[in-house]
This record gives sequence, C-alpha cells and structure tokens, in this order.
Amino acid sequence: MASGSSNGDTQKKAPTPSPLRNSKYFQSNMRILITGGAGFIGSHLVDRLMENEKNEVIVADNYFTGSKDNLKKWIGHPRFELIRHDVTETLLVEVDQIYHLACPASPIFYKHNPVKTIKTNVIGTLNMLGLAKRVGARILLTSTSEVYGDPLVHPQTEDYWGNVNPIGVRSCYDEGKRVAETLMFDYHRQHGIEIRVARIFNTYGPRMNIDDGRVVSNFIAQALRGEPLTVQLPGTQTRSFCYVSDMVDGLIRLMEGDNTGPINIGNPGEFTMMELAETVKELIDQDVTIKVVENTPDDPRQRKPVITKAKELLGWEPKVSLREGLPLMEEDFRQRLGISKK
Ligand SMILES: NC(=O)c1ccc[n+]([C@@H]2O[C@H](COP(=O)([O-])OP(=O)(O)OC[C@H]3O[C@@H](n4cnc5c(N)ncnc54)[C@H](O)[C@@H]3O)[C@@H](O)[C@H]2O)c1
Ligand SMILES: O=C(O)[C@H]1O[C@H](OP(=O)(O)OP(=O)(O)OC[C@H]2O[C@@H](n3ccc(=O)[nH]c3=O)[C@H](O)[C@@H]2O)[C@H](O)[C@@H](O)[C@@H]1O
Repeated sequence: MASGSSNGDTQKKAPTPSPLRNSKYFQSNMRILITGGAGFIGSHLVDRLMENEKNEVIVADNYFTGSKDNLKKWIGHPRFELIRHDVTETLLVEVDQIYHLACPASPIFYKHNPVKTIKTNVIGTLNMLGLAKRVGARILLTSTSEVYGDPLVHPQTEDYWGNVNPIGVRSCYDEGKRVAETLMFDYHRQHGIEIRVARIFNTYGPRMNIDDGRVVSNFIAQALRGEPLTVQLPGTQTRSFCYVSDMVDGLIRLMEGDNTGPINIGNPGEFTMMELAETVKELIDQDVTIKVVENTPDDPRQRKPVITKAKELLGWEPKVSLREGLPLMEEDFRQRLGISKK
C-alpha cells in the first residue's frame, strides 16, 4: 500500500487489473495513458516513456494548447497511439497507468475560458479516476504550486494549506486543481485507487508554445525578436524554474515509487522577475530593453518549493540550473522562429 499521505491511508484493497496482466502466456507491455500528452510537459514525458521498449503509450488530448507536432516522431509507431479526446467526456481504454496532465497551464490560456478550465479539472479528473477504478490503474495527477495561492508561508512545504482567492480570475485553475487533489484522495480512501499527486512548480524548456504567455517563453521570444522584455509589476515577485527533463524524471519516479504525495517537484533556485529578465538579456541580447508593464490580479508574490520530501522519498533533485536550461530553450526557439545566432 502506498504511503506518505498525511490525509488518511485507505484500508480498501485496490481494484484488480485485467487478468491478462498476470497471464503466464501473454507477455504484455505496460500500457500507459497520458492525458494532455500533446502539450509541453506531456510530450517530453512521452519521449521518455517511449524509450522503454516495454511501454505502450496512449495520448489523449483535445489540442487546446497542445499539438500533434510535439509528437510527430511517434505518430505511426507500433507502441504509440494518439487520440483526439476531451477529458470532460468519458474515455474507455484498458491501461495500467494514467498520467493525468490534461489542463491548460499558461494563465492567459486557462483564463481564456475559465468555465472550461474548471470542467477540465473537476469533470476531467473524475472521469480519469473512474477509468482508473474500472481498470485498476495507478493514476498520477499533475497538480500545481498554485494550490498554495499567494503563499503566506515561504518557502512552501506540502503541509501548507495555501492562501487562495476562491472567486478570483485564477480560481478556475488553482481551486480547480485543489478539487482535483481532493477527488484523488477521496477515490483513494473510498475505492482504494492507487494515486500519486505531484505539485509542479514553474517548468520551462523546449517546445513551450512561442506565444504561450508564460514568463520564460515570453522573455526568450522577446529577446530573440529584439523586443522589450515585459516585466510585470512589481518585478520583485519571485518564481523557481525547473527544467523540463528534471520535471519528467521527478514525475516518473513519483509514479514508480510507493508514495502517494502530494510531493513538490520543482527547482528551489528562486529569482525575481527582474532578475530573470536581466539573465535572459545577458545570455541572449544585451541590447534589448526591459519594459515594466501592468500585472494581472492575484499574481502570487513569492514561490519556492521545499523539496525535502522529493529528495528523501523519491531520491530526486533537479540537475539543470536556470543558466544551463535557458540556452537549451533559446536554441529551440531560434529554430522555430528561424532566427540564427548573430
Ligand atoms: N508547466 C508548468 O509550469 C506547470 C506548473 C504546474 C502544473 N503544471 C501542470 O502540468 C500539466 C501540463 O502542463 P504544460 O505546461 O505541459 O501545459 P500545456 O498547456 O502545454 O499542456 C496541457 C495539455 O492538455 C491539453 N488539454 C487541455 N484541456 C484538455 C481537455 N479538456 N481534454 C484533453 N486535453 C486537454 C492541451 O491541449 C495540452 O496538450 C498541466 O496539468 C498543468 O496544470 C504545469
Ligand atoms: O508553477 C505553477 O504552479 C504555475 O506556474 C505558472 O503560473 P505563473 O507562475 O503565474 O506563470 P507565468 O505566467 O509564467 O508568470 C510568472 C511571473 O512572471 C510575470 N510575468 C509574466 C509574463 C511576462 O511577460 N512578464 C512577467 O513579468 C508574472 O507577473 C508572474 O509574476 C503556470 O503557468 C501554471 O500553470 C503553473 O501551475
């Protein structure tokens, strides 16, 4: 039985997987569903899981912020399947593990249709838990550091309950993810489902949408186009940035380990947005200017993970520093924008 939940471990027996899984004569592969697998983190997770020849990967995505292009090297591969599917509808597949990522992550996208965002988080997670229950699959939710809201405790540990505005413009996402976490733990306690909950902190890397609107992709695209870097007020707000390969490694360790979580997965290096802009300017183009612009409501003022649990329980810590990761992302953005180095 998985451990690590301070929220009451279940006595329920987990649902049994398909009899074929234990068959003496049928050498089955591990079947893994990734919802949101056409997106930024999801497509890197697909790449990593496909490296293992014992894995079959099924991606279900509605392409709202993701794209087939992110998965083009796997389309047609015999161990890979891509389904256009919206997780707010039920999905009938036979799988052993579910990585449930489907949800727009950039604030400009999740605020674009907030009712859809909350449906994705609540109905989408209910549907995936129902699937996990029916087929006896283990399910991992990619929750977020946004469950801590505008945190009054700094840095953030997993036992902090957060400071979230329940009726604000970010609530569709942060309250949506909080309900998704609740559903995960209720299905675990009530039905014995094997759950894993990751609280992801700001992650960046190649394949982010160029016009995604998140800060690292904005600054890199702006620097490459020779446009001013838009630092939103006050500029002293902080974030901790994790490179995507480290994130994928953490998610797989969490799925494969014995701990339910929630576990913070992020890079504890903390930067103000002004420091991030200065770093991008120094690395990419010292001639670009920095322009201070209005912010959006309820923007968290500080964010930094405590990763003691991830270190102790998963043997995980990030390896790629911001100064190492930014040039890797710059290279990818240069190729996609067709801008070569001066
Ligand atoms: N990147 C980060 O910094 C970060 C931080 C915290 C949590 N997360 C979480 O990680 C997950 C992936 O984030 P990302 O950065 O790759 O974002 P992303 O927007 O690139 O990927 C999300 C994917 O989900 C798909 N999707 C959205 N709504 C869907 C729906 N209703 N049905 C099916 N598919 C749907 C999108 O098309 C996209 O492919 C999300 O759950 C996000 O909340 C990300
Ligand atoms: O890690 C997390 O938990 C969350 O992090 C991000 O949310 P946020 O930190 O608000 O992401 P950004 O939009 O990249 O903003 C980061 C900071 O940069 C600032 N910013 C953003 C864009 C910009 O052009 N300039 C700028 O200064 C914002 O005001 C904010 O303070 C993600 O987009 C969420 O999906 C994720 O759940």
